[in-house]
Amino acid sequence: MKILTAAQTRALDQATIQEQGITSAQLMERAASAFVEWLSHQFDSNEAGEILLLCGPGNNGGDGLAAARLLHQAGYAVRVALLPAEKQSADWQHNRQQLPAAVPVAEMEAEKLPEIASGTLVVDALFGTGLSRPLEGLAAAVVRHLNKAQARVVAIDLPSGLFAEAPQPADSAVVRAQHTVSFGLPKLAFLLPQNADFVGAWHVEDIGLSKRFINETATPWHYTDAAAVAGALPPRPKFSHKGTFGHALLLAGSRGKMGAAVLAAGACLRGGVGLLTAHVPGCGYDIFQISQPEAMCLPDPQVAYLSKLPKLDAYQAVGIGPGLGQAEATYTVLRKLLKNAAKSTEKRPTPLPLVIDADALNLLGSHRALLKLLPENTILTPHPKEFERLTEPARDDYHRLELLRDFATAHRCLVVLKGAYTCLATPTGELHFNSTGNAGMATGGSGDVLTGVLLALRAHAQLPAFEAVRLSVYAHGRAGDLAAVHTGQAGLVAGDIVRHIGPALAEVQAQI
Ligand SMILES: NC(=O)C1=CN([C@@H]2O[C@H](COP(=O)(O)OP(=O)(O)OC[C@H]3O[C@@H](n4cnc5c(N)ncnc54)[C@H](O)[C@@H]3O)[C@@H](O)[C@H]2O)[C@H](O)CC1
Ligand SMILES: [K+]
Repeated sequence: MKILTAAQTRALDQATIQEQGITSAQLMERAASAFVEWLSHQFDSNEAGEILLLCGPGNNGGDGLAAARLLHQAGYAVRVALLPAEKQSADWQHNRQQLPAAVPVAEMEAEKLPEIASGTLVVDALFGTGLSRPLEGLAAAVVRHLNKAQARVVAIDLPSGLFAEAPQPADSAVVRAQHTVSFGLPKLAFLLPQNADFVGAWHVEDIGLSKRFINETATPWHYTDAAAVAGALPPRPKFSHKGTFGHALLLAGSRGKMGAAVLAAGACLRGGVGLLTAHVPGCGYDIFQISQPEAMCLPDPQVAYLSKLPKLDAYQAVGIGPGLGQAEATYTVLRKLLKNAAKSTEKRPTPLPLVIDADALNLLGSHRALLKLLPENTILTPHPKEFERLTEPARDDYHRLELLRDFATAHRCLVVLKGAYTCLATPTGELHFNSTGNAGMATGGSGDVLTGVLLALRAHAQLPAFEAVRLSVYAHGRAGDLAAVHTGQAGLVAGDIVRHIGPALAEVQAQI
């Protein structure tokens, strides 16, 4: 699913109006109906009590006025508070006229802000995508007044005061909503941790916006939902054998961190790899062989950490990092791996696919000269702290996205920035936000599991690099969601994610 800017969203509205031969008021009616439909599923008229709709002067306020009428007609008790302005939009005026006289309407004033008792259901329709500057004066006072009341707040389209795709000055007045109900496509602002307290849970309602316009509009931002990965994993042919799905090599583990190697290996096996060999330090040999009988194991001559790079000829993908430690000898292994993977051979004309995680990323961060050696389409899977070690501290979440995009394009690699809505940056500068996963996955070993899935799908001959990464990230999150059904979020451990990778991939395969 694409994510568009506020300006593109306005153009999308216009394209929809022209293409479908409807008026802008009719499009607003669709938006308001979709909103009211959502609200009435969430709260019946008893639960809702008297609903307060705060309406601004533009089309967001127009949505609010139309919603007030529809809610009143559906039997809800409503009252409207208007934000005074020099002029109102045409569709606002239309919906103001349509509002039944039985609905109480008041104009807000600085000295007379609406009373908002604790628990009141408030619909925030002050500003949406038309916001041109941070709120000030009366509008800011209303927002701060609302945020102080212990109200249940549902925002229409965007929490008022929040820009759809730009950072907010630190002390701006922005509505803190429990829910945000938007139309057609999600907004970039919804996906960033710094906005979580403003946006609350977000929902996107279909209002029949022009599919043609969306298809034709270019954007760097995408949202990976089930439809985006449907059919991405080819079915396993009847006459396949273990060679069909690739032989992967995992370089992982050090004394005290063998669990990371075991988890990554388990995930790689559940990810459908044909064969897996793990190269582990001497101390991890027994641990690994006993915990992963399906994998082969090469012990390193060093007991506590990795010091040697095995020959790479037999492998279709290599993963390095989980539990690795940062010994000097291990740094040498990483450097050699990058150099050898980049060399083309007769059997392999393109670089050997690599997945770089955890301590291998930290080694890259502390030896940045290595970044120049990254073969094209290498996958890096940093969390924000690891990413900072590769680049620089980000001013905010928006700046971090810029750094991410610049890094992926400069080094021609695929960077998976882990977090809620894990963001995959491609060498061409696209950003793909993942939709699956839950807070239970914020637990030790979860990243090692992702590395294992990535390794399996990168070794798969039929999956291009981008598809393999997008699908891995999606399936890893989905496996966490399936696991949490049984364990709850608090009880979720990384091994539970491993056990649900198979079902998550099967689900993707079943969707066409
Ligand atoms: N497809 C859709 O998404 C649809 C969206 N709809 C709704 O329309 C709004 C966008 O409406 P627009 O009129 O463009 O903007 P706003 O209502 O957000 O506000 C514009 C209004 O406010 C003034 N203004 C801007 N910034 C400030 C400020 N800081 N202080 C004071 N005043 C400000 C500006 O000058 C305008 O007068 C979208 O979010 C949806 O809710 C449609 O209903 C159709 C479908
Ligand atoms: K709003």
